[in-house]
Amino acid sequence: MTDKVFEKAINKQFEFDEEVASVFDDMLNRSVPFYKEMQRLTINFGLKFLNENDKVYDLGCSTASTLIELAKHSSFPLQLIGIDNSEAMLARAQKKANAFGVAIELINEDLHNISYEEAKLIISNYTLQFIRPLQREKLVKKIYNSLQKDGVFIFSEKVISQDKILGKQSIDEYYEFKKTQGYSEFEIAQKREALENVLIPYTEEENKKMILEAGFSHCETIFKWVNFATFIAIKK
Ligand SMILES: C[S@@+](CC[C@H](N)C(=O)[O-])C[C@H]1O[C@@H](n2cnc3c(N)ncnc32)[C@H](O)[C@@H]1O
Ligand SMILES: O=C(O)C(=O)C[C@]1(C(=O)O)C=C[C@@H](O)C=C1
Repeated sequence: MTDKVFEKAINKQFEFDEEVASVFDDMLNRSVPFYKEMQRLTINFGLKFLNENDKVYDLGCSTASTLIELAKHSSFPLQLIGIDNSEAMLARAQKKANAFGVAIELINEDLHNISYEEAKLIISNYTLQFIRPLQREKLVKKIYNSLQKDGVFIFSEKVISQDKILGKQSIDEYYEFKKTQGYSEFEIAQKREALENVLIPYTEEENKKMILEAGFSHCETIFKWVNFATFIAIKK
């Protein structure tokens, strides 16, 4: 379904509710530049580290499209676990997983409340940005602790620039991208307002600092388009 959520006047903060979930795959494809390429890289790099029956978590899995694609591209079975606290998202995730015949354990819970079991790969694309900063650092520490030795954390985030002028230019460039995807200036302005204080982006450097402070030995940007970046962090 086409995303028309912000065509009408909205006076509330952005939420992953039924309305957003119903158009979410379209929203993501049209709102995150190179979303499919970022997903392809997440899966391909993830697979390089994985062996048969390894445990993989997707934190903020939404409609489970990444875990489904991962299963489709893996030549061996994996233990796939998707976590999200939006019931509307998980209902769609379950339907899609059934349709593709992919076994995924879907857990409706806040990411902070999970007792994570030891995993080889943890994915979290465009989700940490929705976690309050102090909680975010704690969650990343928890992610680090739950990874096995040589485990990998792949995550993507909307990022801001350290430079004020470049930051403004980057946001302008991103809104130009949104226009090419068919969003009107009104929709763009409404969503920007709804995301204010809900989506809190860090700079690329702040993300890497948070990761290294959690204990990871290495963190690298593997993909970046203006204000959207994908990182790989390795636990040694
Ligand atoms: C932008 S979406 C993630 C997109 C998804 N990773 C993908 O690539 O298709 C963010 C997701 O995180 C979930 N989320 C946000 N905060 C959460 C929290 N504290 N606990 C669990 N899920 C959360 C939302 O419900 C939403 O589905
Ligand atoms: O549309 C925007 O402004 C965005 O920041 C895109 C973004 C994201 O980066 O997570 C924001 C909310 C939706 O979950 C989908 C995409």
